[in-house]
Amino acid sequence: MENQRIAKISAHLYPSNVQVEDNSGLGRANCRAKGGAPGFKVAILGAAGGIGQPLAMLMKMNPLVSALHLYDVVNAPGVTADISHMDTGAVVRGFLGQPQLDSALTGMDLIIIPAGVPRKPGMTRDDLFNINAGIVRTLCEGIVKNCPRAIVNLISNPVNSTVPIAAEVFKKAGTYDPKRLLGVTMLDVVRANTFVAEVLGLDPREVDVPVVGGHSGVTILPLLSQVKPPSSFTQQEIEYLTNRIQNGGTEVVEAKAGTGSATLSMAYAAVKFADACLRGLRGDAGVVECAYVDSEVTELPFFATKVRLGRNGAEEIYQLGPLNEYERVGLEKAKKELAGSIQKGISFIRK
Ligand SMILES: NC(=O)c1ccc[n+]([C@@H]2O[C@H](COP(=O)([O-])OP(=O)(O)OC[C@H]3O[C@@H](n4cnc5c(N)ncnc54)[C@H](O)[C@@H]3O)[C@@H](O)[C@H]2O)c1
Ligand SMILES: O=C(O)C[C@H](O)C(=O)O
Repeated sequence: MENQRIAKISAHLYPSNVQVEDNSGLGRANCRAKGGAPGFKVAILGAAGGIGQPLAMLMKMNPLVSALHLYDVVNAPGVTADISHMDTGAVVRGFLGQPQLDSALTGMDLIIIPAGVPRKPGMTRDDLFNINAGIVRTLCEGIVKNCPRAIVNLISNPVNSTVPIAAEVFKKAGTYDPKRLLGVTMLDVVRANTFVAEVLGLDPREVDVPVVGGHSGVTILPLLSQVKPPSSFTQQEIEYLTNRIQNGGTEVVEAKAGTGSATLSMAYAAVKFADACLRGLRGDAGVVECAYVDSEVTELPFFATKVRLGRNGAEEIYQLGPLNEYERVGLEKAKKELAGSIQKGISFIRK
């Protein structure tokens, strides 16, 4: 019944099917555009959401993208119609609801997933597990079926657990390639660059702060001893910065007072990361960003560090480098919390 309703709505609203006719009788089907321009095919799952919409807009502006598929369980036709009018190269198509998931995913090179519920004040990211775990599982089952070789950028929280969930779905299906599954921790790096630049009186574009561990509270571990350009900080600055970077998400959740979490800065960070993945896929040398990946850097099966992005995804995972005492203590705390979150994700699929 629900599927019939969605099919009926999408038959009317799905922009690729909309025949924008006027008296001339010229419909879109008769236009000379054939599509197929060079570039990568990218799908956004959760494209009508707070992150999804600005992310879709920014990806439509990315010259590396030739096809942009926008999938959501609500409002995909409207967002697609709107974004498709931008005079940039990517051809945009919209997909609404589960019956159209397969078509949304077929032939894609990169899948970006911001689908799922966001936090409200007083919640932890782990409080989102019960709803978002099932959403991520369903979407990953679609990836297994339709584009098992695609690079996956996973944004849905709690990232520390949703990445292990995705890995388990892929393992179960026999399609798991650890290099192609990347948890997006770029917003932590973006925040760290911004806050550190503010303290040092620099332009944030000149600052590079490695942020390792995971994406929640104490698992977000900025390595201020490795900041570029090389900088020294007082203990007071270190504590202020570490605390602000670890709680950046909560700062936004509280400021938004119940209407959601970071969306605009997240869309910016997601595009920065997706662009790096696409440059890697293109074969550019030296593309390095932080991401939460299958890793042997610590004893944990997943960990965020700098990775080199190439034609196959995260082709090289960098070690942590020298840590100072403050960071070593932070690392132990991060690992303790991460271990539980990873196990929770794995058990969700294996149970
Ligand atoms: N990794 C990060 O750094 C980071 C940063 C910010 C937010 N997030 C997370 O991203 C997620 C999305 O945040 P938001 O603010 O965009 O939320 P939102 O509620 O505004 O949007 C989520 C979208 O997902 C869609 N959706 C729900 N179930 C779906 C399904 N089964 N298939 C496809 N789409 C589905 C909804 O319809 C909605 O449009 C949240 O889990 C949030 O915690 C992560
Ligand atoms: O804090 C949140 O819930 C959203 C996101 O993970 C963030 O860091 O902004």
